[in-house]
Amino acid sequence: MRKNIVAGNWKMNMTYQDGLALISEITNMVADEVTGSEVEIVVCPPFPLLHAIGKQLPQNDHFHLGAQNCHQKESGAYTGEVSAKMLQSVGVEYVILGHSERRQYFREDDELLSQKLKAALGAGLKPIFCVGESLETREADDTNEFIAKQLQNGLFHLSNEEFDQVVIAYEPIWAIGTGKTATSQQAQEVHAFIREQIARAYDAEAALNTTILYGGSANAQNAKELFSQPDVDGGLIGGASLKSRDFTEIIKSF
Ligand SMILES: O=C[C@H](O)COP(=O)(O)O
Repeated sequence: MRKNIVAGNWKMNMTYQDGLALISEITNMVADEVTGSEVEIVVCPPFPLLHAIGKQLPQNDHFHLGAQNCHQKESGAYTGEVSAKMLQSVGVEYVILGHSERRQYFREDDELLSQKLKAALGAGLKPIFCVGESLETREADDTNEFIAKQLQNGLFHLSNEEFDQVVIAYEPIWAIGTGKTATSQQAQEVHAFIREQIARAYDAEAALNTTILYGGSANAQNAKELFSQPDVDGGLIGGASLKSRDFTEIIKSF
C-alpha cells in the first residue's frame, strides 16, 4: 500500500545514550505535528540501539522501527551477524537493503541482496530496497539502464505478494552525504521511470501502489519541493535525521 514515509537512517552514528536523547527530542517535537496526518516515520538506528529506541517510540501508527541490514540466513555460525528473525523479535518492522554503502564497502551484489530480501520477507519484515546510480553513470546518460538492471536483478524476482511488502528508495550515489541533492525534476524523472519498470514487471496497480522514497542530501530546506513531486512518496534521510529539528522539519514537509 502506497504511503508517505520519512525514514531516518542513522548509519553508524550515535551511542546508546546519544540515541536515546535524540529519539526523545524527535518524539517530543513531532508529537503534535503528525496528529491528523498520515505520514509514517521509520527510525533506523544501529543494531545495539534497536530495542531501546523501539521502546521509546510512541505506540501509534506514525512511528515504526527499522534496521539497516540483516543476514541472509535465519541462524547459524555467522559470527558478528544479525538475522531478520532476531530483528523481528525486538520489534523491527522495516529493514534497509541494498544501500549503496553496503554494495560498495561490503560488496553486496544482486545475488546476495536477493537472498537477504527473501530472509527479511520470510521474517515478516518490510524491506526498504535502495537503488541509485554513480555520477559516472549519470554523466554517461546510463541512469535508466542502470536502475532498470538493479531492479531486474535484485528485486523483480519476488512474487506479487512479496513485492507488495517492499518500499523502494532511489538514492543517487553522487547525492549521498555530499550536500548535492538531486533536483526535484531529476528525482521525479527516476521515480516515474521506476514506476514504469514496476508496471512492466508486475502490473499497473503494483506500480501505483509502491512507495518510492528519495534519498541523498535531503534536508529541511529541500524536502517540501522533493515531496511535492507526484512520484516521490517521502525520503530516506541520512545526515539530517541525526538533528531533531531538521528531521522534524522534514516530517512536516508533506
Ligand atoms: O540512507 C540515507 C542516504 O544514504 C542519504 O544520506 P544523506 O541524507 O546523509 O545524504
